[in-house]
Amino acid sequence: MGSLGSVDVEADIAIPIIDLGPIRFGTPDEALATGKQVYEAFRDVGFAYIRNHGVPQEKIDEAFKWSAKFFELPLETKKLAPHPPNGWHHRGYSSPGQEKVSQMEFDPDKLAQLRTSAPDFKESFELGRATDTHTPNIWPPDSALPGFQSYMLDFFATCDIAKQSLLRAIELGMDLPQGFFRDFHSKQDNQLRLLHYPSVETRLLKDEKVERIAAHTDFGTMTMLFQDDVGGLEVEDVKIRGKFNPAPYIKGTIVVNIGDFLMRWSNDQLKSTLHRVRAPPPMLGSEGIGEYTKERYSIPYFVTADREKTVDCLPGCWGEDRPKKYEPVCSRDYIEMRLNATY
Ligand SMILES: O=C(O)CCC(=O)C(=O)O
Ligand SMILES: [Fe+2]
Repeated sequence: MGSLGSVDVEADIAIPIIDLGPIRFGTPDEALATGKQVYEAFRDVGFAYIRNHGVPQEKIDEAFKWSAKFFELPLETKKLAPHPPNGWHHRGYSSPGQEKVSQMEFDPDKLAQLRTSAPDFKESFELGRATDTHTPNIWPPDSALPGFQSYMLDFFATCDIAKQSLLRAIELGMDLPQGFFRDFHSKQDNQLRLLHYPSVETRLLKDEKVERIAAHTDFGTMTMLFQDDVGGLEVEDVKIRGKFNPAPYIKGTIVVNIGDFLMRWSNDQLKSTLHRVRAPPPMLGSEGIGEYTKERYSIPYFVTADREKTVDCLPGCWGEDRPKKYEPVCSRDYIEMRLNATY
């Protein structure tokens, strides 16, 4: 972060880069110091770049390869795994324009209007744990892409293990008892999403005729985002509302951000920050008419509290001088209310 008295605003709002190694392998003191850094990043920015997150690079590379293979399938084949019309059953394939991400907009007429005026130009595939019977997975036939299903479930499980170190870091940073968050996140009710933003005429992105993903906050506890090196992810400046700063790919890191559920759970102590995907910065994309922006792939893993759990304000986040701002809420009710607004 910027030094005292610095006029370098950019440096003050930058997303911190934090090495999670001490949480996984360090002494208790080292782990505590890292926990504090993670907590401060999520309190002040809502976003952090995390190194030594525990998901091996080879596994990430392979997940991107499978994602590319899936999206290369003919549209008719991808449509054999159709996302249901209801937003809450968030599984399977959504073709470009089917999902429209918005920020806290629930009015059906307004949502329909948004969907047609500036569609999200992306396609996605969502999956969860194999044992989920409430929102079962929707796969293409295995013969269409043999090995896809088993690899994705394996990657899902790897991310689930990695999430524990991040939750542990937040616990430490907030002086919560060891295992506090683990006990709310034991069912693997998380969601893994493959995202593909096709190549698009740069001018359409710049003129906001199409969006890649509109400005939004995530819904759950936190998101672990794997992104390729194309660029385009932008995060709202914590000091200047409406100004978005690029969050480019940094080798060896993942981007982690807090979601609305944890923001609410923490009585707004942790921040769920607006972000979006636009055209990459000019040196990577092209500017002229008829020029195309490179396609982009990303893989967010949405860490979500166990569905049946109801959460009340986190210990340490309320008191006489800081009343609870929110009623207790059930994880499933909250997440499904948010998902229903996106389809
Ligand atoms: O593609 C990205 O990098 C961002 C995706 C995202 O924000 C989301 O799916 O919630
Ligand atoms: Fe997001």
